[in-house]
Amino acid sequence: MADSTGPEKFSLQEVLDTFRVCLSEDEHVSLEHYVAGWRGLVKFMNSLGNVFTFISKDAVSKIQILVNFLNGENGSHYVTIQSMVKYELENGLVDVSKRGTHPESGCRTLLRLHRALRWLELFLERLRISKEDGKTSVMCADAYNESLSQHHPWVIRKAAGMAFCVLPGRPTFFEVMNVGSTEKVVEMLGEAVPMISKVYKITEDLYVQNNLLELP
Ligand SMILES: CCCCCCCCCCCCC/C=C/[C@@H](O)[C@H](COP(=O)(O)O)NC(=O)CCCCCCCCCCCCCCC
Repeated sequence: MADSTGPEKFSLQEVLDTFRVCLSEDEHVSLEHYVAGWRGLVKFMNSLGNVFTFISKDAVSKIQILVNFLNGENGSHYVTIQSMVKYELENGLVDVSKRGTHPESGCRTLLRLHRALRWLELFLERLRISKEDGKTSVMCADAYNESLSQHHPWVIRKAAGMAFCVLPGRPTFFEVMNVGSTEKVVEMLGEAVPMISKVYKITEDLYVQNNLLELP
């Protein structure tokens, strides 16, 4: 397992804070903070070992696509998820029904992370209510089968299933979160899950309204 005590140290608190500041009072989602939340999660995955590299690499490349938009000449349109959707749709920058000239739009890239956020929400809730002898591999697989797997082809589902089997147990998981005692972790998960759910729901509603849930 990679060292989780170096500068890349994960902290659940940090991820929680990032998702918290990502929401403005009027329920706009800041893309910069959304992406920062994902960066934190990737840190967590990287501290679990090399088996998870194929998953974190994909997340990192999607994060990078969004960061490039944010830092690009049209960055001012990418401040919030809402402004990104409006800008890309109004300017015909999204491949809506089949892949064409905009295979890596912000909308389709974010959709992939958004689907993964649903997995995270389901997984963290399972972790929160789990007992001491709960199996992270089962919680992870159940959450995956209930969400993200529906969007993945057989070969990815197979590879993901194999990765889940080597997930560390609940005690190691809790340790890597760097929160403190088990009670503290459970308490923080109790804060994190509703926060993540809220960001998920706002994004989901926006994608439903704009008919973007099936972007290729
Ligand atoms: C902690 C264990 C980590 C388990 C992660 C479960 C999710 C399994 C996802 C498997 C994805 C495999 C990689 C490839 C995916 C792509 O094919 C696929 C489609 O992309 P495309 O349309 O551009 O082709 N990509 C995706 O669906 C995006 C996947 C992003 C996965 C990010 C997973 C992040 C997990 C973060 C774990 C944090 C745990 C935190 C606990 C406190």
